[in-house]
This record gives sequence, structure tokens and C-alpha cells, in this order.
Amino acid sequence: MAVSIKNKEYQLLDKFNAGDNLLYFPSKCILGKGEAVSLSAEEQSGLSFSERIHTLFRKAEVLGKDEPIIIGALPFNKGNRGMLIVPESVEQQVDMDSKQAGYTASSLSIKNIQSIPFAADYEKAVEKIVSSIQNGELEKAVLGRILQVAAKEELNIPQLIKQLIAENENKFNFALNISDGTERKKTLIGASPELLISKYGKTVVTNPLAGSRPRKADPLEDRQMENELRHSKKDLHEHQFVVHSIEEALRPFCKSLYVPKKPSVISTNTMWHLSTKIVGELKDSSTQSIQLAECLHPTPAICGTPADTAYKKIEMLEPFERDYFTGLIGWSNRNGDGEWAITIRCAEIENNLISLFAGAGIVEDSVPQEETAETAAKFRTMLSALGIKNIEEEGHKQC
Ligand SMILES: C=C(O[C@@H]1C=C(C(=O)O)C=C[C@H]1O)C(=O)O
Repeated sequence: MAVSIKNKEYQLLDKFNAGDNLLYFPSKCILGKGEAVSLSAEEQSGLSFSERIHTLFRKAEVLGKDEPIIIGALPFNKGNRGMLIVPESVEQQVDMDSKQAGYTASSLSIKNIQSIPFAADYEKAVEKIVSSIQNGELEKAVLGRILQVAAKEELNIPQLIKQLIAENENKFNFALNISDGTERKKTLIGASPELLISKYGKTVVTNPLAGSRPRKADPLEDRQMENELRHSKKDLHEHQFVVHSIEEALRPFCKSLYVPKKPSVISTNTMWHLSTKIVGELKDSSTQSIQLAECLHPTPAICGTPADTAYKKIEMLEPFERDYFTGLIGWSNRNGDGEWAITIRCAEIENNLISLFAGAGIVEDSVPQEETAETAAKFRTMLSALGIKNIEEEGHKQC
């Protein structure tokens, strides 16, 4: 049974060890230890996300698990395997103090750093998407790249997640064990600013982000960036694709749906984003959060419009498998209440190797160099928590 704690002085986070599964969301922190039930790659094969969750709950029931909670990560490609488990024990905390998480990052010694693809090749791929858009093949596609960092020493995951949480208050922070039953210890870690769906009873909330500017150290320049974004035709247009598609997907499930007419601007520690918070009331409160997430995924915020054409372009132009990047991370209980965030501002870590992921939405008037700069700024969420401050220039020279 899940144990709930309400005490600001107490930090559930302090109990996190490498190999555990942690979600540190604005609403609550969930720490899962051990693995009571999971789904193998074979068991997941051919199943939708909802069917996987359903199968896992059934397995937990057979074992007599009381009030099971599923924690996991689901991939960008709906056909790939994900990581879904009912932990052996679950503790939750609803009243946290992220500032207390603070651990001062020491600078990581780096052996090697590389962009995949190189920045110049990323820009060529952006150009190709822009031409396809101009030819009328599609309207938007999100193109990603990886920054691969080899550190001199193995990473300390508990320290890293604490630092990430301290730097990313009120974001969807996570550290999940994606080792996949093998000897190789792999962690998916990140601080996502983007809620795909939350569902509590009859209430659903989604908060798409699309349209971005990097934050600046100088306060005046920083405000300028925010202002520019708020009035940018290109970004407002890009944002509209996302809001429109989410509204269409959610409406059939809802008795009422509130969609603000204009986006607001929100900030992370590294970015400004156009944001629209959409709130709905479900017709049927037994609708599962994962069912809604599955219906929305992949949104044009992380894939494109139309989704199938954008998907094909991404597969053709990105020289790597996205896997968990731009998939979902979250939890669900037996009633179907749950929260699923989009897996961005994240990295996969295996010993001393870190793969950071970032993507940018490409539309008709996108400028390739600006998209490289945008992805570089998005990498900074993870880089900063790793204590790597000045990689941008260094990275550009080497990439
Ligand atoms: C794909 C990412 O971010 C997405 C793309 C955005 C954009 O293009 O403006 C903004 C937020 C996210 O929806 C990422 O952070 O890697």
C-alpha cells in the first residue's frame, strides 16, 4: 500500500538510491523501491499503452497487491517497449520543499563531448524540413539532436536528481530505472516543463508548450526575449497547431473544456515558452489517464503536423532512435487517476556516459542556426545540474 507523508521538514527525496524510481512532480513526490510486478518487452509487444497498464494492474491483482500504483516511462514510438512497474513499496509526499533538495553541483570532469548529428548536419536536416513545408508536404516537424558527454567518473544519480530538483522547482522531475532487466544500469533523468495530461476524478488538465526563446543572464535582455516570444507570429502560429490538435483529441471525452484564447508565457531555468493550460471536465470519470495520454500522443509539440508525415520525416532525418525522449513519464492508480508529462529536458545515463536530448519545432520560416541555438539552450537544463556551465561555445567548436 502507498504510504503518504505530509511534512515539509521531511524530504522523501533523501531516501532515493540509484536504481529506485522517483517522480518529483509539482503535485507530489512518489518514490518506488523494488519491483513487485513489471512487463517484459515480449509482454508489451503489440499492446497499446492502455492495454499495457491494464495488463500490469491485472498481474498486480493476482499477486494480491493492495492499492497498486504504476510508475513508468513510455516511448515516443508507440510500438516500442516501455518501462512500467508496480514497485514493491511506494511512498508519497505532497508537501515538498524543492529548495531543500539543493546540493551544490561540483563541476563534472569531461573526457569528450559530441553532438549527434554535428550542428552543421542538424542545420541541413532543418533546411530539408523547411523545404518540405514550403512544398506543402507538412506544416510542422520537431527535429531533435543528442549531446553525448563522456565524463571521467561515474555519475552520482542521487546527487544529480537533487540538484535538478533544486534548479527546477514546480517542474516534472524524474529519475527512472530503465535498465531493462540487464546488468547495465541505465537511468532516465530529467526536469520536464510540459504536462501531457493529469486526471483526478472528473478533472483533466493539459498544458502544451510550443514556441521558445532561450533565457539570458542579463535581466533586460531576458525580458526582451520574453517580449519577442509573446509577439512572434512564427511562434504563435507554431503554438496554435498544438493547441488545436489537443482540443480536437480531448473534446470527445469532455462535458466541458476551457481553452484560453491566447497563450501565456512561462519560464524554466533556461527557456521561455508559449504555454496554454487547458482544463476539462470528463463525461465519464472512469476514463483512464493513460487512455487520454495515448490519444494525445504524439502531440505536434514533439512530433508535428500532420503527425504521420512529421513522424516519417523525423525517422528519416534524425540519425538516432528517440526511444524514451519525447515519450511520456508518469504514474497511474487503479481508478485511472494519474499524471503523464512529456519526456523532455532529459538524459539517459549509463555509468560515465550521458546522452542529453533536445528538439525544436520547425515551421515554414524557421532559421536553421536559430534551431541549433534553441536545442543548445534546452540542453542547459541538464548541463547546469551536471555542473557543466560553459559547454555551449566548447560544444559548438567541437560539434
Ligand atoms: C522537443 C522539446 O521541446 C518541445 C518543443 C518546443 C518548441 O519547439 O518550442 C517547446 C517545448 C516542447 O514542447 C525539447 O525540449 O526537447
